[in-house]
Amino acid sequence: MDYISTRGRAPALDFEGATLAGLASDGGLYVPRTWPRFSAEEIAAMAGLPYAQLAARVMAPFVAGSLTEERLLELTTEAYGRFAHDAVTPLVQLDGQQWLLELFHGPTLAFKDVALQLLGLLFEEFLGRSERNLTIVGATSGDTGSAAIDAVAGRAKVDIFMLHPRGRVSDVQRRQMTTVLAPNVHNLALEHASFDDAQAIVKRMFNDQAMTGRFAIGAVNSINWARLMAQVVYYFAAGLQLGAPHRKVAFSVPTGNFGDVFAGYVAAQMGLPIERLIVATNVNDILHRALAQGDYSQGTVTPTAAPSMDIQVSSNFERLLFDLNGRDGLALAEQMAGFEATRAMQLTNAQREGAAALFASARADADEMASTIRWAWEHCGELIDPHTACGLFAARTAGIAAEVPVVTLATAHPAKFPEAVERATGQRPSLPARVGDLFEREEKYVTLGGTYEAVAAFVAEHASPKV
Ligand SMILES: N[C@@H](CCOP(=O)(O)O)C(=O)O
Repeated sequence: MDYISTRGRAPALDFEGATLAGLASDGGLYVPRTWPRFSAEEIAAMAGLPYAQLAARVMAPFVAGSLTEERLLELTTEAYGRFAHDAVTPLVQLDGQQWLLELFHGPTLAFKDVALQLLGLLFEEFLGRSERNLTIVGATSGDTGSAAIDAVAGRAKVDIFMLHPRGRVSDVQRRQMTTVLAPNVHNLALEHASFDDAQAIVKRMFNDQAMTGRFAIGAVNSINWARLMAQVVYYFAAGLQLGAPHRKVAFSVPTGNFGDVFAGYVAAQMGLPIERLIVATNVNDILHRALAQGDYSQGTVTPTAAPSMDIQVSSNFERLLFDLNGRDGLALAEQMAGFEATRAMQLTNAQREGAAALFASARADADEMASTIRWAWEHCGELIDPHTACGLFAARTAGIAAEVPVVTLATAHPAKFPEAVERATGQRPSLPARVGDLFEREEKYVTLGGTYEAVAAFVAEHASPKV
């Protein structure tokens, strides 16, 4: 399988190359040249496979040429062996139609672990084939940071620099990053910055020849294709349990960067019967505006109780636009250049109609989030976090036909956001034992002004050269 850029100018790479490159050299995002597709018989044959085996089966077409399916299975077995639930991503029924897909049983209690535990192993595998060192530069609004750090802390040939907007992640989220004291981990708290500012700094570094000449810059955010690839698997896992390929399922996905829901779109391209993908945002609603009105314009980021989704530029939306544009990379490069210049973009009619065939969207404000957390507790006995609440709010208001099961992706453990959950339900969720001493651990991080120059200077001083 080879990978092409959404902006049409970067060289095509194999899976190994795309995984190590992160962002394409023309500023675009890598996508597979074609979508592999399973027949209904092939999907039916996946029913009942343990998660690690299902993962290897679903991802095998994407890694062809870089990894054998046998080696991939060894890696998925190791990655998912660290999860605290045997099912890895268990499905929980809420009522006659609504389900939760719990994605928070990994080491850092959020869905990011599902992909990043594997990505850490892929980095090790591919770096082991050369003399190269990798300098990972990532941005987080709360969950990616700790999951990426857990995945690469202490690994040879990798340094990680994780940028977070100071004061805009929960205390649990911050401590999950800053209490990892391995020498290859560098946490940078950016002052007066939003996640969007941090993400823009990361993307700029991939195109700064002064940096790329000295360091092999790598990505752990969902701009890295391997992240999304691993997330496709849990759509298959849930769909199969609910009757795929003989029955359609709808998914509601809380998302800020459009990565998690794009993985659902990929599952649909691969043949999983999906009735609808519901994109759920908080009041930082660029995705809802884009899908409902065609208005993809960057608003100001408003801090909310669901900070991981406090995002107003959604990187992976570009991957969907690429497909909706008939995969015309040069036309998309022009459209994206317009967005980067004006911070606003109107979707074409063809893009809107193409998206409407599969996607719906909704936005939850603070009251809607709180009342949904309360509903899940009072009616189903489930404590859910504020991000999951956005998803469940959207799932319950989307008007999906009663016979179609609706699966909300439960993206984070409620104990990552204890105040919001306690305010809504009177119950304070406690941290699982495996992270129970988080508040006794020592923290280490550096505070920087939120400018590109400050971050680049810090990385240049502390990273290992590429060879
Ligand atoms: N929601 C994320 C923001 C980064 O998104 P990613 O999926 O591109 O890594 C977070 O919690 O950090």
